[in-house]
Amino acid sequence: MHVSSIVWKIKRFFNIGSERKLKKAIKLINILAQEVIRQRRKLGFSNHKDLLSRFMQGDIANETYLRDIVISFLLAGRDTVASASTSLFWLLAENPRVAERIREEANEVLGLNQELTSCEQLRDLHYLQACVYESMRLYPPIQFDSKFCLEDDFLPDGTFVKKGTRVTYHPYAMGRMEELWGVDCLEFKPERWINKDGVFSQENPYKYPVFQAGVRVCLGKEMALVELKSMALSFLRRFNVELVHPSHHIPRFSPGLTASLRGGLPVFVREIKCTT
Ligand code: HEM
Repeated sequence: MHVSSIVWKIKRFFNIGSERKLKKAIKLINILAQEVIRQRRKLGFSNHKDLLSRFMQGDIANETYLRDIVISFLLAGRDTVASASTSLFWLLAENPRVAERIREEANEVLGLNQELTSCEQLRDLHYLQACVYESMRLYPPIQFDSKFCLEDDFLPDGTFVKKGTRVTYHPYAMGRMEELWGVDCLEFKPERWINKDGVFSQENPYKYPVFQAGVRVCLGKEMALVELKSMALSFLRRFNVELVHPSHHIPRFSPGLTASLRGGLPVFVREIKCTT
């Protein structure tokens, strides 16, 4: 047994150090989740179409189940989308030409100054989709992720993996590999996702494992894409985003369970004056 796995067990047994802190933090998160459920019950959920209300209609009484649903969605769905949108807005502020192209495409597909009215319309915004994918290629919200091998196994390339071995895949590093993405791999180029017919072209998820791949692929992928695209679109059509700090200041991408930009992303938001 590895020494670190003995240490945390001792700490947990005596309720000291990092294990004591962890216990307190879990308690706090549970209180937060229970409060979310309490509020939803108070406001009523039968006519609501949000995720929690839907789960409540299935099993309202099971408190632990509902609490775990809230925590899963908070962890899996909130910080990831926040991280992806921060990176996207940073790249758009750095590349105003790209932001302008998103606006042009929206005017072509939706009509000048026409609002987005359906999810189907989002599917026709190929350049916008390309921007979101390209941004997460360079700045994946989950930069790396580990799995532990249950049984002796072989990777597809023949590499032997012994039972218990930790195997880590690294979307951040993979998104910057020249042999995968070419010599311009470090550049933000949404065009690389657009085929000759002007249509967004999907990559193999094993080349782009930003949402994982295979049976454990992210369950919220489509929801995340809808959130990111609709939010970016409605915002960009009304506002310009400019960085508070000069463009040579590259924000520090700070790793964690979910990546974030150290110190946030201070921006100026200016309303676009309508000329028509
Ligand atoms: C840009 C946003 C997102 C990214 C980059 C992302 C990425 C990922 C990744 C890499 C995994 C695999 C984790 C692992 O196997 O250890 C995952 C799993 C998951 N994600 Fe997402 N995610 C995003 C948004 C969301 C949203 C919005 C939801 C739901 C509201 C969600 C729900 C889930 C769930 C439930 C799993 C577990 C799936 C399973 O283990 O079978 N995710 N996500």
